[in-house]
Amino acid sequence: MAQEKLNHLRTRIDAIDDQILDLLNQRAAVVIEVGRAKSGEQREFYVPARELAIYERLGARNTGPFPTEAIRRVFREIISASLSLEHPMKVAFLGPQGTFTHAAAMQQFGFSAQLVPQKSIPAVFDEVLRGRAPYGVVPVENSTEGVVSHTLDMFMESDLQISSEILLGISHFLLSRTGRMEDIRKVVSHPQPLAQCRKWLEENLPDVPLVDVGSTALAAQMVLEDESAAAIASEMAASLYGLQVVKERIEDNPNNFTRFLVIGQKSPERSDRDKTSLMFSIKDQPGILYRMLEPFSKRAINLTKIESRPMKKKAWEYVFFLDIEGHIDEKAVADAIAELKDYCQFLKVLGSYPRAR
Ligand SMILES: O=C(O)C(=O)C[C@]1(C(=O)O)C=C[C@@H](O)C=C1
Repeated sequence: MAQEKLNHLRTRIDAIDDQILDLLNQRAAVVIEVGRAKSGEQREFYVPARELAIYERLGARNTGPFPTEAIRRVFREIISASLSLEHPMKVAFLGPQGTFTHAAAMQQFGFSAQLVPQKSIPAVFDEVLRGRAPYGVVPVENSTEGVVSHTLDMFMESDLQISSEILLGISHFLLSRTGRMEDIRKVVSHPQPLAQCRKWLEENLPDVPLVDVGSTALAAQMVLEDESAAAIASEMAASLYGLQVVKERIEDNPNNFTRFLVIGQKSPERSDRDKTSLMFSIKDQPGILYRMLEPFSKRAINLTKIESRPMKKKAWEYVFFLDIEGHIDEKAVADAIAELKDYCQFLKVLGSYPRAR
């Protein structure tokens, strides 16, 4: 009897799956039309604001029991596959495979995109600049460790624009070949994850030396050849490299996020929730720091980040990185930036793009 009931329910599931498949193909046919319309007008195929709007609309519409958190993942793959029908999507990212940047690129572009690992942040910029990949993904700041200075420095040299941002919750895993704590004689990782797990390492592996390497994925690769070493890396690295998990989620602060930027040739069109990133250097005068923020405060434009970096070429001169709410195509934003420009030696708009939610 139970088997009969099960068979009946499975028949119903098959019928529903058939409908889902038909609908996926109907959707794909419409997306192909969208792609044709876009290529006639030289428009960007990748539209991050539209993707976010789809996830939000469906998330709000869902009444269950299908879990709302899963909607984004399912539609991420539907959109990823759809986008590949419009245009093959190639994305350069800071590799090797299994880095957090890889996970961020995956979260944003899905399995149908061709993700190509690069050796360094400048190499990601170079791939995009030369048009070998239309987009690149680089880390820009971490909620506990601060900015990734290599990425900010690259914007000083490059004219590429920001297309979107990705927020990724970061969890660190201790990985090794044996999966046994007692085998560990050294811990290898990138300096940032080592710093983010400092307390856990002091309490659990107090006498074990820590070794800095270029990336968490590189650490995972090294550990493959040394049974006495453990790597701090992503969960994705464990499965990619076939390592055992010694301990999961060892970060000191469970609210650890990294922000990544998608870079491309141009920024997307205006949406209803954009931000704009700028960089500039100012002429040194009394009260200048106060005055440079005035164009924004008097127009009630919200500042979401301000960061300064020394100019490479001149000692004691600084370049500022500013994130504000709004799109460069909005009059108030454009006017505020034009006013700020008067105080600046140089000013560059790095892009307007949808805010990650
Ligand atoms: O609406 C578009 O512009 C599309 O290209 C379609 C679509 C989708 O599958 O819904 C695909 C890729 C874009 O990044 C956004 C949305």
